[in-house]
Amino acid sequence: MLKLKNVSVAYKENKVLDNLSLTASKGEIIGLVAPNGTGKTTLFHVMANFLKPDSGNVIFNEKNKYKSEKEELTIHKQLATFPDQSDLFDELSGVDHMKLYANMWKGTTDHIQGIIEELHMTDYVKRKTRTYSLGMRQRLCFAMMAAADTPIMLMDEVMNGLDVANVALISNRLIKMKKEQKLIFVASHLLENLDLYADRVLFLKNGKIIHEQDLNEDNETYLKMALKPEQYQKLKVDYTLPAEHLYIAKHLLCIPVQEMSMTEQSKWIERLLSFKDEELTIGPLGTVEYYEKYYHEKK
Ligand SMILES: Nc1ncnc2c1ncn2[C@@H]1O[C@H](COP(=O)(O)OP(=O)(O)OP(=O)(O)O)[C@@H](O)[C@H]1O
Repeated sequence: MLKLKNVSVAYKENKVLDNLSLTASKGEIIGLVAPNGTGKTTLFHVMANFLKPDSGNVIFNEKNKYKSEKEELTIHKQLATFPDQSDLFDELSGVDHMKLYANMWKGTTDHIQGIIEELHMTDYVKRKTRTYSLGMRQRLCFAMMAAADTPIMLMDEVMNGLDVANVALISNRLIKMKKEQKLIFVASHLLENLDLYADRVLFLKNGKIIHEQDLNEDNETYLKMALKPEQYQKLKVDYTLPAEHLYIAKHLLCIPVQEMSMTEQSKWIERLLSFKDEELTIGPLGTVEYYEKYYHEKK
C-alpha cells in the first residue's frame, strides 16, 4: 500500500534519512520510535510530500508517486496527517473542525456524532477551541483524523499531553481503525503504549531503520531484571550465563529461557531472586527494552 524506496534527506551536512526503504500494508499499525531530533517528523513529511527527498521515491498502491499535481491529489485523498494543536482555529468549535476534515476527505459528516460519543467529547465539542485544555485539544486533533477516515494516517505524537484514561480511549480507537484496514503510522515516545496496538515498531537511528520489531511474532521469552554492573559481573563470575543473554544499557539483564529445561529455568529464577531489591519479570522484550538497547537511555 505504501512503499519508500531508498529515501535520503539531508539538511546541509545533517543527513537525517539515509537511503531508507520500507513497505507497509493496509490493516497495519506501525510504530516509529527514536529520540528527539532523529527524523521521525522528516520521514512523515516525505511520506506526505511536504518535503521532497534528495533522492528516492514514495510509492502508493504500487503505482502512484508524487510526480504531478494530479497524482499528488490522488494520493492526498487517501492520506491524512495528524494536525498540530497550533493549527486549530480559536473561534471555531470542535465540531466545526471535525466537519472540515470530514468534508475534505470523506465527503460526508454522518459519522461525526459516533466519534464524538466514542471519544467522550460531548460536553465540550460545541464550544470554541480557545476554551479547550491541552488534552481536549489533543483529543480533538485525533477526532479530526477519525473524521477524515482516510485509508492511510500519519500520526505524529498522537498521545501528547493525554492522561491515562484518554491514552486508553485513543489506543482502543486505533485498534478499531486497524480492524477497518487502515494503515496507520504512529510516532510516539510512549513506548509501552505502542506494545498495545502496534504490529511493528521501527527504530530509527543515523538515518536508517536499525531494527524492526514484529509484535505479532511469537517472540522469545526472557527473564528480565534490572541489575547494577557489579551485580551483573558477580553473576557472570559465579555462573555461566547463556551466550544469548543481553545486558541492555548496562542496566537490564535479559536471559532467554525458551530453550532451557524447566530445572534450568527454576535455577535461574532462584539465582535472580537472590537480588532481593530487584523486580523479576518474565516475557518477551518490549519496545521499552529495545529502545534502551539501541539508544542506551533509561526511560
Ligand atoms: N527545516 C529544517 N531545516 C534544518 N534542519 C531541520 C529542519 N527540519 C528538521 N531539521 C533537523 O532534522 C533532524 C530531524 O528532525 P525531526 O523533526 O525529523 O526529528 P524527530 O525525530 O521528529 O524529533 P522529535 O521527537 O523531537 O519530534 C533534527 O536534527 C532537526 O534539527
